[in-house]
Amino acid sequence: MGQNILVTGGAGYIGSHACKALARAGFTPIAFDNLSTGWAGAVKYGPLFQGDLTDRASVAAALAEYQPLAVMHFAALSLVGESMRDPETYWRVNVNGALNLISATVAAGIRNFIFSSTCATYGDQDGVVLTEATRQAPINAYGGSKRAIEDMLRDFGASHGLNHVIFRYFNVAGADPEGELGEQHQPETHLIPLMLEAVQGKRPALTVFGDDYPTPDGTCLRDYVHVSDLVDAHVLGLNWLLDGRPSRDFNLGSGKGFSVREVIEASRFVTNRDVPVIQGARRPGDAAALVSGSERALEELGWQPKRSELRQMIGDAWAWAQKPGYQA
Ligand SMILES: O=c1ccn([C@@H]2O[C@H](COP(=O)(O)OP(=O)(O)O[C@H]3O[C@H](CO)[C@H](O)[C@H](O)[C@H]3O)[C@@H](O)[C@H]2O)c(=O)[nH]1
Repeated sequence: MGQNILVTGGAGYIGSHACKALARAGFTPIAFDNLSTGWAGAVKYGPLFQGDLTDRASVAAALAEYQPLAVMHFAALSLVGESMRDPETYWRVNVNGALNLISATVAAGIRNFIFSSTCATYGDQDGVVLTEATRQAPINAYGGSKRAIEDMLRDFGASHGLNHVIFRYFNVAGADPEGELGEQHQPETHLIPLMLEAVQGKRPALTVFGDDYPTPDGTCLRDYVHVSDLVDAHVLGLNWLLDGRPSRDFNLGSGKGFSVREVIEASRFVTNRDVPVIQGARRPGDAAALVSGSERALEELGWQPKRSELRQMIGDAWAWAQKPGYQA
């Protein structure tokens, strides 16, 4: 067994893929999860510690039991629309949870921390390519809560020597190429899985949120990155910290923006089936365009995305969508 890494949200979509990548790299992932949105069946590569980040005692117990070399923090509420309807819960759960985790990590003498942040911290920047130098100006409570945690990490880094890597994700998509893991949310809100459910007839249609954005076809532009490529970057980030390199922030995206309509077109190509579509109103909190400049991760971490072509991502998601999924 390799050295332990605590993975909060290890039963969730991205966290479970991270556990697989860590195990493959020789570490032992300890999935810390309250199973509120995650699935016990997604924990396949190390133990599950069922605990809640808002309960500091359960966090401290997990750290004491497993004495991890590093913490990877994925667990969070992560829906833009929900965060606009209920900002209090987003601030309470995401920020209090992170404060408990970061403070308990420092108290346990652990010095390496990897944080899952988001392009939503940049807000709506009028179509510019977003790099790590772009000013952060979130337009929704989800992005605001994540930016607050970034600030928290910088303060704990300066005062307590907590070395950290912050990854700002763009739109994570796809599924484990070996079919062991995939995206499964209850309820589902993300574009690609919803679209594939509509293709399968599991829902009547996909609603396109808004067609009057200042983009070429009027629908929102997003930068989609494959979940397996994303978690590969986390292993590189972990090794970056273990090699003693300084705290750093990195965008993780493909650098290409696709409109909602382009995603639908790609799905028609991949599945060879039609997508029933209804045109709807804008969803509150959505930025018109979020496209990454991810050169820093490519150059400094040596990150090499392998599956982040749109059709590849939809193809992997489509293979997963046709499997039974995790059982509750
Ligand atoms: O039924 C739907 C669902 C989504 N969309 C559109 O599809 C695009 C992608 O939407 P998702 O809900 O799949 O993803 P988001 O861009 O809202 O969210 C992603 O990026 C966010 C940052 O902006 C957060 O990081 C979040 O966790 C992550 O899933 C958006 O333009 C959205 O308006 C639709 O048109 N119809």
